[in-house]
Formats: sequence, structure tokens, C-alpha cells
Amino acid sequence: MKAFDYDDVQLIPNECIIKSRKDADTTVKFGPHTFKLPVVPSNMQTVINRPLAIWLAQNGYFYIMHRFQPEKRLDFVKMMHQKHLFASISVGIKDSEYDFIDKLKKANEQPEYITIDVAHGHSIYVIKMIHYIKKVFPDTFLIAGNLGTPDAVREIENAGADATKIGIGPGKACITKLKTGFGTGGWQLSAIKWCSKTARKPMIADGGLRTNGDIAKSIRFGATMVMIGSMLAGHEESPGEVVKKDGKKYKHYWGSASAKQKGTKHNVEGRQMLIPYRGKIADTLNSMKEDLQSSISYAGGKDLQSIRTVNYVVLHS
Ligand SMILES: NC(=O)C1=CN([C@@H]2O[C@H](COP(=O)(O)OP(=O)(O)OC[C@H]3O[C@@H](n4cnc5c(N)ncnc54)[C@H](OP(=O)(O)O)[C@@H]3O)[C@@H](O)[C@H]2O)C=CC1
Ligand SMILES: Nc1nc2c(ncn2[C@@H]2O[C@H](COP(=O)(O)O)[C@@H](O)[C@H]2O)c(=O)[nH]1
Repeated sequence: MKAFDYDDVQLIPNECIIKSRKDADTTVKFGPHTFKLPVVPSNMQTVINRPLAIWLAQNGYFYIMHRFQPEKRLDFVKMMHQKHLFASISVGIKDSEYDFIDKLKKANEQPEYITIDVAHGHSIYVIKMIHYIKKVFPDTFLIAGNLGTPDAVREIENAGADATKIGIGPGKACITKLKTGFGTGGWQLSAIKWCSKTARKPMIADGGLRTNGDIAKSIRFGATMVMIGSMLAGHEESPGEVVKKDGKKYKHYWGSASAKQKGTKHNVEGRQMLIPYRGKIADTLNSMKEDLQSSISYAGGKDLQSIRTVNYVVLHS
């Protein structure tokens, strides 16, 4: 199989049929809600926190809360529901997570979205968790990942997941490829294309996006939504304080499998770095929207669907 990544591909324009880019519709239906953009910030502790989750939900964006403060999740779901906002949380697959699902049920707090978030999502233990969550909360929209093959997508969908998350090792903070020799790092766009062969439900392309144009490329090759970490970190609203170094402003960004996150040196597959401070996240999301509207115009359509069928060239095959 010939593999390619975001930088290796360019999409080919079609005749434009809209008078203004403002007429291009970037909205996407994902589960029970429709969102302004097919973009979700990564469920990482340096990317999303409570205030940002509230802001995103109130402003028509999808969000997935991280799972690294497990004891705060029930309260988070309650708080979102009290504000009449959707609750979207992450879980792992350890035994204690089954107790957590039971706790949610007992409290009568059903999240609208749950994401099973583990490094190697093609796992019998992920399938077991999918079965359990679907038994307890049949109406919750269940996302499971991360995956990197069409076989994995087929099995995880068949187990009951409503959407899958694709990407093992393409992330900016990721060292999985170096530590294990495995993953989709360096050929993430091909992996999305490959997974789309079996996908019958929405896929989230997770990790490796470095420019706004990579959103359109992900959609072209089969993604319904993209998950972005480093490009959505470093904002005023991002977790953590601004750090000053050599007169420049930064914020910390670390992998969810980094020693910093885990508090141990075992099975580390992520690193920590500084991300240049970027100002307000609303401005970044707005520029993503404008660029995606341009993409739709180049695709010759009026909405995201038009991007799915455009021709493309692979520049470095
Ligand atoms: N998208 C990506 O490429 C990657 C993402 N991450 C992120 O890091 C965070 C931590 O992930 P993760 O370590 O899975 O979470 P957990 O620490 O919750 O581990 C998941 C469970 O699966 C077991 N497990 C078995 N094989 C593996 C394997 N190859 N990799 C990981 N766990 C395994 C673990 O046991 P034990 O620990 O005893 O082995 C543990 O019980 C998540 O947010 C995840 O998304 C991490 C790496 C890659
Ligand atoms: N291999 C690892 N991947 C990780 C880790 N922490 C997060 N991630 C993944 O990266 C994306 C974000 O990628 P980016 O290129 O947009 O910055 C995130 O959504 C996770 O899937 C980690 O420690 N190791």
C-alpha cells in the first residue's frame, strides 16, 4: 500500500457555485447534536477544562472532556445538565471505570456523549466496555478509539460504538512510533482513507493536523470530525498559566501518556513541550471556519459533503 500524509496531498478545485464564502455551510451533525464546525479539541488535560467545555457547548461547538480527574466527572455531568448543556466525557477501560458508569446510572445522569479513550482501542477490553456502556446507557452516543485499521473499525463498530476515533501515534506530543515501532504516525491521512473502507459510522481523524487545510483533507478521505490537540492548545482559555521564555509567551502541552500526565516513568508514550501563546480560541476557531468555507468553495459545493468527492494528487509518492 502506498502511504501518504497531510503534506503529501493536495485537493483539486471544482467550479465554484457560491457567490460568497460566507454561503458555505460548515455545520456537521454528530450524534444527537449539530455543531458549527467538524472540529473537536483533544480530550487532553492541557487542551480542555471545565470553563472551556462550557464555552464550547454554549457556542455550538463539540467538546470531549478529558478523563484525568476521574473523581470530578460525575459532578461535571451534573453541572453541564444543570446549565442545560450536553455532557460529553471520556472513560478508560480499567475496572474502576465500570463502577463509574454504575455511579452515573445511580445518579440518573446520562451523558449525551461518552468516549472510550485508550491508546490501543482495538482491544477485547474496549469491546467489553462498549457492551457495558451500551447496556447501561443505550441512548448515549458512544465514541471508541484509538484505531488504525479497517479491521479494528469494523469490530469496534460491530461491538456497538456509534463512532470511531482514528490515529495511533500521529500526535505532536506523541512518541509511540519511536517507543514501539507501531502506529499511523507519518501516514495518518492514508490510515483514514484505509479505515473508511469499512467504516459505516462516523470517524474522527485524531492527531497530526498542522494547518487548517488539513481539516478539509481529513474530510476528503472519510472523516466526519477531526480532533485537534496542539493547534487548539496555547490559547488564553486553554488550561494552565502563560509561561514567559526569552520574552515570548507560551503554554504547556503534554501527551496524555507522558511522564508528566502519568506521574510515572512506566509505559511513557508522550512528551511535554511549550506551545506559543495564541490569543483567543474563538479567533482560531473562526479562522478554521473561514478556511473551511473556502475549502467548500474550491470543492465546488455548498457544504462539507462536497469535499468528500474532490479529486486529489499525491505529491511525494
Ligand atoms: N492516540 C494515540 O496515539 C495515543 C494516545 N494515548 C493517550 O494516552 C492516554 C492514556 O492511554 P492508555 O495508556 O491507553 O490508558 P490507560 O493508562 O487507561 O491504559 C489502558 C488500559 O489498557 C491496558 N493496555 C494494554 N495494552 C496496552 C497498550 N498497548 N497501550 C495502552 N494500554 C494498554 C493498560 O494496562 P497497562 O497500563 O498495565 O499496560 C490499561 O489497563 C489516553 O488518553 C490515550 O488516548 C496514548 C498513547 C497513544
Ligand atoms: N502517542 C500519544 N498520543 C497522544 C498522547 N497524548 C495525546 N495523544 C494524541 O494526540 C492527539 C493530538 O494530536 P495533535 O497532533 O493535534 O497535537 C490527541 O487527540 C491524542 O489522540 C500521548 O501521550 N501519546
